Amino acid sequence: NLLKVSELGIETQYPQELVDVLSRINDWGLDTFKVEELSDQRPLTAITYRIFQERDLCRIYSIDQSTLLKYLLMLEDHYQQVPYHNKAHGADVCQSMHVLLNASALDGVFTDLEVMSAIFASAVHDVDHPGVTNQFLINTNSDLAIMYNDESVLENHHLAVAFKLLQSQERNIFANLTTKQMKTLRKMVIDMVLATDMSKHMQLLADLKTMVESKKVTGNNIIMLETYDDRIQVLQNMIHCADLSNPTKPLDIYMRWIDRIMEEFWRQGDKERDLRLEISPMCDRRVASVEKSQIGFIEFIVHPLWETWADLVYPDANNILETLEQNRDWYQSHIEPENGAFSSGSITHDPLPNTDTIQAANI
Ligand SMILES: COc1ccc(C2=NN(C3CCN(C(=O)CN4C(=O)CC(C)(C)CC4=O)CC3)C(=O)[C@@H]3CC=CC[C@H]23)cc1OC
Ligand SMILES: [Mg+2]
Ligand SMILES: [Zn+2]
Repeated sequence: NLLKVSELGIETQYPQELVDVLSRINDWGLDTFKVEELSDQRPLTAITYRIFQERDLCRIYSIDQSTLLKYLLMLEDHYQQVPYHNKAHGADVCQSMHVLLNASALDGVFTDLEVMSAIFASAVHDVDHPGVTNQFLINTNSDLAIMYNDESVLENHHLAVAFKLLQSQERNIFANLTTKQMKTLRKMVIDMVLATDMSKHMQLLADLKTMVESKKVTGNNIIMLETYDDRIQVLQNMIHCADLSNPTKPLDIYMRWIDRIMEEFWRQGDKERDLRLEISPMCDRRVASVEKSQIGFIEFIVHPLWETWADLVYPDANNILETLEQNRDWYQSHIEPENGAFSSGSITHDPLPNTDTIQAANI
């Protein structure tokens, strides 16, 4: 149905359904999996192209639509077919960032160039991810770890691939930016993608808490960010929040991300077992407790970050925080009993064992 190609950017047998799903581009909880299915496995191109249209970025930066499509399709093809860190995750983080940028507490705060940088950084932030962690790459003396001297190995690689793909004139979406604009965009994109390295999490959160304590707002509650350091710190926390947004999405969508990340972790654990390496946390499929891992992930990492973000942009992220807490409570109340034997007395039984109880006991 060629009519839709120009509007959607990609060919699809389901143009109307895809247009309908993408009409939720500004909503938290857009179904990235549905876009993946309806876009003929092109979620990153479909979503990012739609966001560029929504924000009029092609007009603002004189980006030729066919150049944008060529870059996005090439970028999407450079995401590896791994269970979680694939093109669907890239699309999801990009769309989540797009929604976070629309917080009314940030109204008019960021320049077009900062917005362009944030959308681009999110779309590229995990490109060519091999489906294993930095620690694994370091422990196995991988070429990537040697290349980047064990420092933010994956994140440096994602950036190098993303900018390399821009080097061909037919894919250079930033061809019409001034030299100064390109310099600034490149610095901000590097700073944002490097901030998605989980080893930076504690420092990023500490700095965000300090900013919240000393928050300066205008008359109508809009955050004031005077220095580059303040501005980039907020953008870094935004991409980090978007990267850690799975537990804040509707439960059915959240569960599908869990299935993907656990399969990716378990495959790494399988490799570690074969290599006689210590199996990383949550990576041993033989002793997994998915519910406990999610509760720990939310308690230690996701909730502290989102609680602080929600303070900064109060009350714009209240619904997101609410969903996160509902999802956490759901997992708290659905902790699977230890595999096999019942732990004595710790499980309350319905008068007649229902099917869950029977399954849980592996009867
Ligand atoms: C949907 O569920 C998940 C989605 C993404 C991730 C990622 N995890 N990590 C690391 C986060 C820190 N980490 C931990 O082990 C932290 N942690 C827990 O998560 C639970 C625990 C084992 C009980 C205690 C604990 O210390 C290692 C994994 C990444 O680096 C990935 C890449 C970038 C962002 C997040 C992503 C995890 C998910 O569920 C666990
Ligand atoms: Mg990453
Ligand atoms: Zn990511």
